Amino acid sequence: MTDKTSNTLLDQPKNRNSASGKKKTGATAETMAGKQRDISISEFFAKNRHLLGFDNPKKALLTTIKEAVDNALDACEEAHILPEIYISIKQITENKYQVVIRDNGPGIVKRQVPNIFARLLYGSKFHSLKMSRGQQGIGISAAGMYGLITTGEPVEVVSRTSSKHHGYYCKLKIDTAKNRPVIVEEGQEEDFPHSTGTAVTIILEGRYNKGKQSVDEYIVQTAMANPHAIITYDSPDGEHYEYQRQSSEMPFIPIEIKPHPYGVEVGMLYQMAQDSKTKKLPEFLNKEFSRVSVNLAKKITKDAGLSLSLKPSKASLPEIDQLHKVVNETKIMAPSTSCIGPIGEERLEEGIRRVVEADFYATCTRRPSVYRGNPFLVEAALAYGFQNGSDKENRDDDTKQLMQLKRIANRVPLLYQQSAGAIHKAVLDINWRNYALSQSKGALPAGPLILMVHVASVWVPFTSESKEAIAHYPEIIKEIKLAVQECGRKLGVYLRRQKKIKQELAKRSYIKTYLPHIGDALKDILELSEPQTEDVIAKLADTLERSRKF
Ligand SMILES: Nc1ncnc2c1ncn2[C@@H]1O[C@H](COP(=O)(O)OP(=O)(O)OP(=O)(O)O)[C@@H](O)[C@H]1O
Repeated sequence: MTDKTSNTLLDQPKNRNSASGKKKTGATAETMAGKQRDISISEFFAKNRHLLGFDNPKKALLTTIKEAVDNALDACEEAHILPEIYISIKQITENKYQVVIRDNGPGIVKRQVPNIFARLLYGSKFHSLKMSRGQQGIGISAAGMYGLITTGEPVEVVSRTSSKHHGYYCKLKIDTAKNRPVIVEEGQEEDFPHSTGTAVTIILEGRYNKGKQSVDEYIVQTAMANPHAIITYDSPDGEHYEYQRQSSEMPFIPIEIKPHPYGVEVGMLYQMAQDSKTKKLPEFLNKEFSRVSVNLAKKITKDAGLSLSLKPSKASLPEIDQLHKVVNETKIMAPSTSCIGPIGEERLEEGIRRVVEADFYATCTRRPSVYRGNPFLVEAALAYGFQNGSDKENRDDDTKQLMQLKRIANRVPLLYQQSAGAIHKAVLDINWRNYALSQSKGALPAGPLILMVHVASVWVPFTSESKEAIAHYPEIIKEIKLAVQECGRKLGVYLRRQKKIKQELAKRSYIKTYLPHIGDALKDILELSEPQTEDVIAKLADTLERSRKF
């Protein structure tokens, strides 16, 4: 033992409770204050990457593709351009992949490119009450940050905003401590294949698998929910997939709206009133919310026992509380449909036909409804009885397979946390035996059946930032059930009819089998000749055939 060590060891108890009686002091508010500082959002998410869907290499690969494809589709929709999306994934080493996503959208102006791809919480959608795939302004920059952390490689972006100019090219890194972009390299790109658009390349640690929660599955479901898009995909195993556009009609373009007053919480209403530049309460209600006419705004104010000339920013919390109560008791028109873009029943069927050839299809698009002031609507599409691929092999034993549930939110497939979300809950709450399907308790129904449920909203209430499952709002669950039940009823009618047909065909074939024996018996009893017997049998067969109902 060296002197130094022994000293240290001897020193320790002294320090803890020394002879001089000096105790080692804990932290004080002052010393703690020295350590208290802002945490940059990027530092926070770099440590908590699982919150954004980067928990493991497989999921990280999917999340990266998803963020870029969602942005590409959003940008095309906003610019009223029919999307052409190209996706490529290449394996570089065992767990290192390069992904490229290119679109023919409007492109991004040069000065915004660094902030969009290398700064978290920077985007155009957070403050707008309009249906879009992205909402938080985190997605693509988080994917770039994940790539940088796991491989050290910067994000590469090409953006072209006009056919008159070449594209702008840059390589970017995020400075996580400051949540600010750093341009590593920039220049001109002369080979961009569209007149406008964006291409992003990210190199990241990932893992590529096929199956339920794979990139391939996400792309199939994206094609299903976006029949207006051309999607081309080169997978790491050398496969080339092309989903051709089903219809060249632009999908419904959602417009931005003001919040609907139903369900806006008291605190939020109070804050809005405090911040409002309007002069009187009725004007506040009329100008800052949708579906509140001037007369209705006056009525609400009066019913709340408040003065029509009360300035919103001067209203007290109890006054706003009263106003809030009356708002929720008053019948207010449902929000306008213009803010939410349903896929629509016809397109839903086209979308599902794009990926599965089935015997029967049913669709339902519900009217918009509201949760917590946010308009939303639910659609469902169902395909029964597959004709293609491995599904055909299972066809005779329908009980073997459970329903395949495809969950879509604002046209984006959700692949993780199925059982945690509102869609799964609503589907389980339905008694599928009513629709001629078998179902075990607490399980999805059995059968060669795909059910796609689309929830569209100006703000989808996800259970987490990684946007994997929709929260259990009773209003949303109710609407999902109504849409699915509508499809279920149509399926029930079809299946019962099919069952009847099957039964009748079975009976007929049974009778047909016995016709020669009946002939023999008739020949004996009635002493018929051979031609007479044949004649009677032919007549019987003909009557049987003509009496067919199906
Ligand atoms: N391919 C693209 N073409 C045009 N604009 C884009 C493209 N990708 C991203 N943007 C712009 O960059 C912004 C930030 O994108 P980002 O993915 O970080 O967040 P978001 O899509 O707004 O929300 P979320 O975090 O929910 O995905 C978008 O709001 C959009 O304005």
